[in-house]
Amino acid sequence: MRWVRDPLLVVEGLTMRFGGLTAVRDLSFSVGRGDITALIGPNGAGKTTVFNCITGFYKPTSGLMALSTGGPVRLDEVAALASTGHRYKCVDDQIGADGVFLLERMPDFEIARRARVARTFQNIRLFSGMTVLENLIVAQHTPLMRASGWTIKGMFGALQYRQAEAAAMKRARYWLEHIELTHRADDAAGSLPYGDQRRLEIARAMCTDPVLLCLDEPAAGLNPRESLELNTLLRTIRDHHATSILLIEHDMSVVMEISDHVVVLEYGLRISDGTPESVRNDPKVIAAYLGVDDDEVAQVEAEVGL
Ligand SMILES: Nc1ncnc2c1ncn2[C@@H]1O[C@H](COP(=O)(O)OP(=O)(O)OP(=O)(O)O)[C@@H](O)[C@H]1O
Repeated sequence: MRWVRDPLLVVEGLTMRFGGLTAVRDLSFSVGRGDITALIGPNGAGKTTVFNCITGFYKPTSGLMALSTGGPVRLDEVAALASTGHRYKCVDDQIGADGVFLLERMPDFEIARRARVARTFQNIRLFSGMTVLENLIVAQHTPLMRASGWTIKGMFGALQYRQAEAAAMKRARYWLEHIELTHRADDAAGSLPYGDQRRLEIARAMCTDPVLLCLDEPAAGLNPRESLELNTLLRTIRDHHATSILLIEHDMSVVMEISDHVVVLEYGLRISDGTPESVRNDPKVIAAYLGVDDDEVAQVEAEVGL
C-alpha cells in the first residue's frame, strides 16, 4: 500500500465551508507516489471541492495538504515547516526543485509551478482555435519564457532559448505520439472528436511535467472504445512517468479497472478508503450508492459485479 508506505500527498482534517454548507468535513486521506487514486462518491459528495482545494482554486476553511516531491511526506517535517510560517521548503530555491509544499498556504499558480500539480476540468478547456501541437507548446510557456529571459534572449535567439524551444517541441511530439494524434498535429484542437480532445487535455497537462495529475471525470461522455484508450493512457502515465494520478470518476468500470486506491466520500465525509476490491464490498459504499436513483443503483451494481 504505497499510500501508507510512500505518500506523495497527505490531506489531514480538510474542511471547506460555503456559508452554512459544509461541502467537505474533516477529510483525511493520502495519495501514494506512483498510484492511480480515485475519489468517488454520489453527486454533491464534495469531490470537486477537494480538487479545488488541492489545486488552490479554493482556500480551505481548515486542514492541511502536504505534498513532498523528494520522498514520502513526513508529518514531523511538515509540522516543523508549518511552524516556520513558510509555504514550502525546497532543496534549492529553483522552480521545479524537490521539496515539501503546504498547498493550503500556496496560491494556485505556485501550486502548479512549484509543487507541480496539474489538473483538468469536468468540461474541456482546450484552446479550441489553436492547433493540437500549439496547445501542447503553450502548456510549456513558463519554462520557455524563463529561458527567453522574459523576451530579450528569445528575441536574439540565444542558445539557452533555442535549447528550451527544442526541448518543448520534443516533449510535445512525445505526447502527441502517446495519444496517437501526430497526424492531427496541425488541425484545430476544437475539430477533434470528443475522446481525442479529452486525451489532448491530459497530454497538455503532462507537458508541464507534473508530479501529481488531477483529473476531474476524465471518462465523462466517452464511448466504450474511447474509455479503453483513456485507460491505456492513464496506465502509461502511471507505469512510465514519475507522475501520480488523482481522479474523480463516476464510471465504476474505469475506477475498478485502473485504480490502485479508492477513497469514497459521501456528504463531505470519507466513508471508505482502500483497494478497489475492499471498497466495492464495503457495505457503507453500497449503501451510499443505493441511496441514489434506482436506475443508477442497477448500473452501479452491474458495473461492480454485484
Ligand atoms: N463555490 C461554491 N459555493 C457554494 N456551494 C458550493 C460551491 N462549490 C460546491 N458547492 C457545494 O458543495 C457541495 C459539494 O459539491 P461538489 O461539486 O464538490 O461535489 P461533487 O462530489 O464534485 O459532485 P458531482 O459529482 O455532482 O460533480 C454541493 O452541495 C455544492 O452545491
